[in-house]
Parts: sequence; C-alpha cells; structure tokens
Amino acid sequence: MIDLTVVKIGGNVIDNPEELNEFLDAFSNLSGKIVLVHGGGKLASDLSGKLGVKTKMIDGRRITDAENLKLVSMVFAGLINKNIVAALQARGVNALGLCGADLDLIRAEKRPVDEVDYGFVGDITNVNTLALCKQIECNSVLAIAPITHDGQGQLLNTNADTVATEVAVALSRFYKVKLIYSFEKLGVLMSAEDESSVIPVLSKEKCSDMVTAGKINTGMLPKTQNAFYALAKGVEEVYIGNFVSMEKHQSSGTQVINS
Ligand SMILES: Nc1ncnc2c1ncn2[C@@H]1O[C@H](COP(=O)(O)OP(=O)(O)O)[C@@H](O)[C@H]1O
Ligand SMILES: CC(=O)N[C@@H](CCC(=O)OP(=O)(O)O)C(=O)O
Repeated sequence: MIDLTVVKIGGNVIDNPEELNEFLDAFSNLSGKIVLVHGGGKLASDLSGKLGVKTKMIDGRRITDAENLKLVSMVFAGLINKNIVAALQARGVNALGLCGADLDLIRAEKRPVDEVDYGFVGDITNVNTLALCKQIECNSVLAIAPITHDGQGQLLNTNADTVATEVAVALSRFYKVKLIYSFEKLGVLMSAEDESSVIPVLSKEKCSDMVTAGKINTGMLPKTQNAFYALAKGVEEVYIGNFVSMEKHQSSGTQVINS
C-alpha cells in the first residue's frame, strides 16, 4: 500500500501567524500523499468573546448552540479554511478546501442529549472514502474544516481531532496511513509546564493512569481518545507532537501505541 500522511493542526498554531507560517512551510515540503485537517477552536472562542456569543467547553468539546454554530461555520469553513488554502497555494501546493458537507465528505448525527446537551455537535456516521480518494489521486491536497452535515441540510460542529481520526481511519482501507496530531507543544507532557517532559511512547495503560492523575486533561483528552481509536481501526502510526519540530528532527513527539 502507498504511504499517506494525515496532519491535523489546531487552534493555538492557527492563531499564531509565525507558527502557522512555519507549519505551512514544513507541510508544503512534505512529499507523497498528504491530507490536512484543521481546527481553529481558539480563534472561534476569541471571536465569540468579542461578539458577545457565550462559549462553553466540556472535556475539550464546544457546547454549540445555534449562535455558536453560525460562528464556527463562518470561522472554520470560511475564514480559516480559505486562508490556509491561499497560503498553501502561495507555496505551490494545489490545495482544495472543503468542509464535511462538500462532496458529502463527512456525515454526522447530532449528538443525543445525555448528561450534557452539546447542541449542534455532530458524531461522525460516514466518511465518503471514494470522494476523498478521487481527490487525492488527482493530486489535490485536501484541507478539511471540522464542520460536518447530517444529510438533511443541518450543519454540525465536530471536534477537529475526531475529523482527522475518521478521515485517517477511512483512508487506511487504501493507504498505509500515518496520523499526526500537531499542536504547539512538543508532545504529550508528563508535566504540563515542563516542555522537556515529553513522553516518547504512550501506551493505553500509561494514558489511563495520567488521565486518572489529572495529568492529561482539557484538549488532550479528545486527542488521546482519538489516537487509540485510530490505531484500533487500522491506522498504521499515530503521533502527538509538533509537526515543525518533528520535520526538523528536533523532537520525535509522542508515539501512541495500542498496547
Ligand atoms: N499532558 C499534556 N501534555 C500536553 N498538553 C496537555 C496535556 N494535558 C493537557 N494538555 C493541554 O492540551 C492542549 C492541546 O489541546 P487543544 O488546546 O485542544 O489543542 P489543539 O487546538 O491544537 O487541538 C495543550 O495546549 C495543553 O494545554
Ligand atoms: C465540537 C467541538 O468542540 N468542535 C471544535 C472544532 C474545532 C476544533 O476542534 O479546533 P481545535 O483543533 O483547534 O481544538 C470547536 O468548536 O472548537
């Protein structure tokens, strides 16, 4: 099988022009088949503060009422997605920016109300693998925003780590997939404040101990949950780290392993 890399970038990098440029430079230099999935949670939260739209996150996921949905659709599928596409085009990469509704790429269902009502948050039910593969085989570099749809005209907000995961899982039927969750730190840290405490290899047991001890929390919760799920569903290799440092061989990040 041919190698393919899925890279996910999150809000802290997107919100920092210098880091974003460094990321896009490194991403543009990657050879072979590549797919980019982006978030942008920080920018959405900053903007909602300015516009007076209340924001609440639970375990790294946004409670998305109707007003928040309007805002995140504009920010993720519009502003951020199109700026990333333009920046990649400027680097000679023929990027195609899409959200989950385009080409029926990612269907989701509104998360059922349990203990928490997440509002218009979508749990992914289907990835249109054929559409993805067609674009990839035409050498388009997909830049995917974390807005999904339910097939009935309703847009939904889905965590970008989860979008990257499901895209990686779908593509692993046809490619040998490496999935990198890139963020501003060098990897999963033993101690949140200490950048030198990167855990080189994270097993399920180690992760569960760290969650219990409160050492993995907030946005790292969806990342690690998604990482183990991806491995269980056929993704070949999964890393959590800083893509630029990894590409420059300054840091190997955290490799997540399924044991
Ligand atoms: N053990 C940990 N190691 C590194 N970061 C952690 C850890 N536990 C929690 N975090 C937090 O998780 C954040 C990354 O998640 P998130 O903010 O959702 O990133 P992104 O927007 O890039 O997906 C880090 O900025 C950090 O504050
Ligand atoms: C449901 C949910 O939480 N959706 C996320 C989607 C964006 C995202 O995941 O952005 P980062 O990768 O920058 O965190 C949100 O609204 O923030």
